[in-house]
Amino acid sequence: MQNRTKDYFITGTDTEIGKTFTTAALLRGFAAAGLSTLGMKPIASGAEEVDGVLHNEDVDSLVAASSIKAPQEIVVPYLMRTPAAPHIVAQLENVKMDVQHIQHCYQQAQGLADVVLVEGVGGFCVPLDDDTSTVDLAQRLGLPVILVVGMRLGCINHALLTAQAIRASGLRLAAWVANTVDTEMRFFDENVEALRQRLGAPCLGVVPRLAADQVAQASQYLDLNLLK
Ligand SMILES: Nc1ncnc2c1ncn2[C@@H]1O[C@H](COP(=O)(O)OP(=O)(O)OP(=O)(O)O)[C@@H](O)[C@H]1O
Ligand SMILES: C[C@H](N)[C@H](N)CCCCCC(=O)O
Ligand SMILES: [Mg+2]
Repeated sequence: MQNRTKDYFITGTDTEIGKTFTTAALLRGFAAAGLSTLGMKPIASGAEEVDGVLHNEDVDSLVAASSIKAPQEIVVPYLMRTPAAPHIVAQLENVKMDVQHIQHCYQQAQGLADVVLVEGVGGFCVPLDDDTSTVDLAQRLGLPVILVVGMRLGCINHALLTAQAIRASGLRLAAWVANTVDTEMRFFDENVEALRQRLGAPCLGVVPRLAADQVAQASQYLDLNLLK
């Protein structure tokens, strides 16, 4: 499908640093701009059965933040039970992940919404099996990448290495988001500034640590007009 300028692959400096949180905020931001939106989490490791249906927290959050409802097999082609590294879980649960299948699911998603955001799993380079990693997935989708930086000590190195890996894979780093992980981080603003100077892509915003009843408002900290 041609001329899709608002689909992105969302990666992060690590696991548990706010990729899902930011993806949900971006989905809400695009919806507020009048676009139909769909979030995908192609590989989810960690699910619990509720009333006979497997649920993963990331998927539930993205579904809640998407304006379009899509079949679960498109939103999350690989949903596994154990919360651990995907290649280990896949072996344990007898799953063979195929990035081409994920690409087909993404192509179907394109037909359903103006904007499709695809959340990765963990950081940018996570093995899927002996031969494949999430870098191959990102390359196959060919999407520009938004990097979520979990703001805590050590994030500068993680962010710069991730930006290097994104560019080395031939993909474009479209933007990044500073998401507050450590509310006590010393020199927070100086760390953000160091990243602004070095990442070579626009910062969509700095998201504070929000209270549980405020999370739906996270999109107000992001300027989607900076996306090109
Ligand atoms: N800015 C924030 N304010 C409040 N809560 C946040 C914020 N950022 C993240 N969280 C919370 O921190 C937890 C981890 O964030 P999230 O699930 O988005 O991480 P992730 O990078 O997607 O992790 P995974 O690698 O498992 O996909 C979640 O409970 C999320 O709601
Ligand atoms: C279970 C967790 N929340 C994520 N779904 C998986 C994170 C995988 C990280 C793999 C690694 O880089 O070591
Ligand atoms: Mg997540």
